[in-house]
Amino acid sequence: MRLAVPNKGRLHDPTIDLLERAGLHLENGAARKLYADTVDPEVTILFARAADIPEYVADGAADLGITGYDQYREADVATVSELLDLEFGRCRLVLASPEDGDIDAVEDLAGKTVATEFPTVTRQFFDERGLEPSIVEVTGATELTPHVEMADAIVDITSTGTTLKMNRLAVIEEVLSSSVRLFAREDVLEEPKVQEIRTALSSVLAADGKRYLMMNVPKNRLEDVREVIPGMGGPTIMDIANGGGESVAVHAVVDEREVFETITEVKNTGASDILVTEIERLVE
Ligand SMILES: Nc1ncnc2c1ncn2[C@@H]1O[C@H](COP(=O)(O)OP(=O)(O)OP(=O)(O)O)[C@@H](O)[C@H]1O
Ligand SMILES: O=P(O)(O)OC[C@H]1O[C@H](OP(=O)(O)OP(=O)(O)O)[C@H](O)[C@@H]1O
Ligand SMILES: [Mg+2]
Repeated sequence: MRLAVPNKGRLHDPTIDLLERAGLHLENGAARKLYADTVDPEVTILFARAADIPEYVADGAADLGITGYDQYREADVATVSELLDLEFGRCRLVLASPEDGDIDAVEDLAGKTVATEFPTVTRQFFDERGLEPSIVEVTGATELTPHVEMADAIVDITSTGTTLKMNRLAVIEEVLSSSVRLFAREDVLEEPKVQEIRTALSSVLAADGKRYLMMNVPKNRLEDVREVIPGMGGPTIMDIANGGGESVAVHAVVDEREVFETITEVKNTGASDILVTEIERLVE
């Protein structure tokens, strides 16, 4: 199995970090190398440009890919499907025009020019509105084009909005909303290894924001403790060796935001020796 991941840019580091946390450690990789082995002899990592990854997967150069949903939509590859939302690299593709200009609505772009790195998505967007502005394809610094009379508006990525603001551009409408996802070619979807990779990545996401709580609880207070522990499928209760039979150990997965309150509550119900730990992965 070959998994294509971004070779540079803002998606590279978080992607590698996620693979590591999922236990798919990279081996024999070096800077500027095109591929790396992993601890799993059946899985090789291929480094490619974020924009090329859907095409690599469609062509069979790779079987799986990790890249932005925006790139997937732009590549328009019918044989590749989405397996999992990896919940980072969140951004929006927006239609924007100069703040002080006379283009304020999608309809104002009839007969005008739109510059973008995403011509396919842009054309689809205007098709749905029954409009056919000319589309100028650029490969970066799209925000500049309305100020040098290259275009009347742009379709570009935004997240914090800083770049648009700096260039005195205002959003007219959202074209699509994106995040980084795991993709695979349809003919490998049923392969056990593909499902294994999906499960490993999803277990990291499931553990995010969760904490593991451990405590000792007198047996006669168990019901009270059980009532104040929120979350996932209730606590695990275990006998303590040499515990004299008076107390039991209670383990539970709790949302990070609920830890503070939960500790106060279980303490009030008689729990002691409370431990809170991080969770690396949570396979459901
Ligand atoms: N400002 C942003 N905030 C969040 N995600 C973003 C942002 N800009 C881009 N992305 C996401 O990252 C993807 C790749 O963008 P990035 O800028 O890292 O690579 P690139 O510009 O294509 O790389 P290259 O250096 O190879 O040209 C985008 O397709 C999008 O999904
Ligand atoms: O809303 P903001 O937070 O300002 O982000 C938007 C900017 O981020 C991306 O550029 P990037 O930083 O990736 O630079 P690039 O043009 O070199 O790809 C995108 O092309 C925008 O220009
Ligand atoms: Mg970029």
